[in-house]
Amino acid sequence: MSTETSTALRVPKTELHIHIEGALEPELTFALAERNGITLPYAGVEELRGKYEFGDLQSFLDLYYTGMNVLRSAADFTELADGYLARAAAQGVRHAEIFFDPQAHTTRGVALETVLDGLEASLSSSEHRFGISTELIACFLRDRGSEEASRMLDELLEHRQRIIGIGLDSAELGHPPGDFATVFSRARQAGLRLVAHAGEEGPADYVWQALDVLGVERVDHGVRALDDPELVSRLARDRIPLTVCPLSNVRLRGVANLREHSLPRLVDAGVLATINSDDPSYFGGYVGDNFRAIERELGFDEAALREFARNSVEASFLRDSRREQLLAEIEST
Ligand SMILES: Nc1ncnc2[nH]cnc12
Ligand SMILES: [Zn+2]
Repeated sequence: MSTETSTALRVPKTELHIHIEGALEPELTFALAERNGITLPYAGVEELRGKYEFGDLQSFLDLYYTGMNVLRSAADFTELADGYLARAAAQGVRHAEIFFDPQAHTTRGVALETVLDGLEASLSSSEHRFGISTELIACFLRDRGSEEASRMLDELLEHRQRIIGIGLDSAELGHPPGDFATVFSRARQAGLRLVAHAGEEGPADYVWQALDVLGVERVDHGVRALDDPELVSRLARDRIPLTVCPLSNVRLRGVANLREHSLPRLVDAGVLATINSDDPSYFGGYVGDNFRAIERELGFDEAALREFARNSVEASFLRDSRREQLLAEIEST
């Protein structure tokens, strides 16, 4: 193993773009299906894994929403989060701001409280057990529209102290951020932090809307911003972070292969880019694997990997003392 490779795995990481439902590994899918009396249409783990070939975002989402149907009880969510934390810890993660999709559960009869109770049962002791501090960000499913998002926000506000912010995800094309202006404005008034997926498959204009209509503090993905030089200048000037997910972009065919990824051009333009896993079980790797992939395929060296790790601390919603602690750890690793 080269020194660079070990840095990719060892450098202390802050992960800002991870969907907990996307950390559902096929082994756990089968275990939970058995526990919950659900028959899966696959002979076994390998057959399910073999389905993880995607043509675009929607083909992934179809499998992602079907897969999470095995999550029923609070204990299921606890096991899901425990599995993520164990694998993330092995790849150097020290802080994670974790997305979950409340509507993907409530619309199939699993209560928001069950989801939150289950996740919290794991996350509340993650710093002690895994050395990973965590926060939760609830994402609205943009393809289900703003009225349902607004009702979900009402429900989330009953649990205001259990989440740090809100996000926007799911099928992007045809569902511009601007549709969610009122929901995001209400969330801001409640003191929630704001992020949104934009510019993953959708155009640069969706990134502008995320910034200027929703007022987000970070843009999730945002790689299509490169189509618009003025937007790139704005992101760089205002140090608006992008949570880039390299392996995800390749697996969802946003880019033909990693060597053609826009990450080096974004970095050269001065954009605050961070490296993340998105849906690690589905896209062939956790965040350390993403670090390793950009090192190998894009030639980012050890200093650049450390810079990405520092960028994520800067882009996080961490309190100052933990921020300083993580920055010191990055320097001394
Ligand atoms: N990459 C992604 N884009 C949009 N919505 C998602 N939900 C889970 N992963 C997603
Ligand atoms: Zn995502």
